[in-house]
Amino acid sequence: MTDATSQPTPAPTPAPDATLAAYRKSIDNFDAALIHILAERFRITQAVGAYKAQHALPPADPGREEAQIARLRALAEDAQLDPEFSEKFLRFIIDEVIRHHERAREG
Ligand SMILES: O=C(O)C(=O)C[C@]1(C(=O)O)C=C[C@@H](O)C=C1
Repeated sequence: MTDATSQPTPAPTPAPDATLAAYRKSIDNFDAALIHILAERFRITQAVGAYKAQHALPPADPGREEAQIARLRALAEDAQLDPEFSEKFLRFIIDEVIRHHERAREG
């Protein structure tokens, strides 16, 4: 029963699930590794952006991107990872890098 003064019943706390907790621990480790790997990639592309700005090179190189995407799609297929997803993921990262390069060029 509810009335004007009663609080909504809180959702029951699920029983601790050791199996799910172990999977999640592993996921957390992978996510941490992914962040470190991405940070390292962006550290390198920051240097590339500075180099390109210094040498008046264009921020984007579509030919290089095409080769990267073809390579990554093949790697994804080999690893049984969705190549469409892999391409979108790389595209997302490269687009961000190009934005950084453009900012570096503007000074
Ligand atoms: O290789 C370059 O020229 C880069 O600037 C790096 C990078 C990348 O993030 O991999 C980014 C932009 C280019 O269009 C191609 C590749």
